[in-house]
Amino acid sequence: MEHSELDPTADVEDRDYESALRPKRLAEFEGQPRVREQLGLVLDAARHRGTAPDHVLLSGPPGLGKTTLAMIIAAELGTGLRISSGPAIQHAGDLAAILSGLADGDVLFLDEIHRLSRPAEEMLYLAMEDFRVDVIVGKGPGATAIPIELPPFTLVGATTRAGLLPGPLRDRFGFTAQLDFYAVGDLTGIVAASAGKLGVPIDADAQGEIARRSRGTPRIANRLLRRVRDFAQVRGHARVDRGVSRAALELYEVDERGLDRLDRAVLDALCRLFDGGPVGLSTLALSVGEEVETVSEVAEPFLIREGMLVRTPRGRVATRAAYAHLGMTAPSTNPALFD
Ligand SMILES: Nc1ncnc2c1ncn2[C@@H]1O[C@H](COP(=O)(O)OP(=O)(O)OP(=O)(O)O)[C@@H](O)[C@H]1O
Repeated sequence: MEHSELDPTADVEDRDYESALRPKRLAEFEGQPRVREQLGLVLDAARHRGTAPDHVLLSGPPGLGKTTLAMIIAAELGTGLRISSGPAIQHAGDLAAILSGLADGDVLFLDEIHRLSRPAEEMLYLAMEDFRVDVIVGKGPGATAIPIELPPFTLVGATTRAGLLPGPLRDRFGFTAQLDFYAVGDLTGIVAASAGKLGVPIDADAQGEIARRSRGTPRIANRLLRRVRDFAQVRGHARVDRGVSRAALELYEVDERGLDRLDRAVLDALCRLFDGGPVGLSTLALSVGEEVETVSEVAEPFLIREGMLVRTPRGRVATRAAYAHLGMTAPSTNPALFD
């Protein structure tokens, strides 16, 4: 699949920039006021008691700041941080090695924790609860479990969907934070802070222009800012104003609501070719020349979130907002259309 500027998952270029752009302390973390306040309390209480805080589960879509928060937790506590992920831990032994290397009070960040293997997951239960792992030595009837004591640590688990976690794992987290998509005002703040770090002179309304097109996602906001910076540099604009940001984003085919070419093609086919639907997913995908999965996993979730498309048992249906966005009049003859 062609890489889109609006893909919320990280690519290599993002990883290079992200460490530079990450807020380092909780006070610099924009948005998510509830999560910030609750987490701040958990950390303050732990600092007061002089103990490691409860294990923390962070859930939410890609690019909303889970890794950033894990790093902030370690920085706020002044402890070490170990980073790994569910898919990187193949065997329980891999996890045992990570756990036994932790120092007192360390934070262990496990990304995509829902993808841990079963044996690793079971080892984690014991580690989270009793700060112990049982390493099995030998095979068959002669096998023995050697207990290894672990120092107290805080596990920060991240998952895109908390619902995917088995109940017993979920229950072992003392604090769960659900990250939501960001409001435009918060994203504007993120763009401003990132522009400052990158040394890009930018006007306030250009920041807002980028924020509005970033699909509620800081990673996308930072990426669009870099594209706008490229544009300004190459075309010789010393300062990014509204006009420069608009021209750059137009070039990258990111429209005013954050839709890209594929999103618009899907809406266009749905509204123009199929009169608003309902139309089956495979027919819709065929008409825009894309794979079924690309349409259903890349374009549709955002269009649904924006209230432009609805999935029904009879197929995909457009909403009046979709027609309005395309600058078309919704047909009065289609009773299936959604408001
Ligand atoms: N609240 C925030 N304030 C400022 N910058 C943020 C915030 N949240 C995320 N960012 C920035 O967005 C980028 C992506 O964040 P991060 O890597 O933490 O996302 P993630 O949720 O861990 O994504 P993934 O699930 O794909 O790993 C980083 O550059 C980070 O600095």
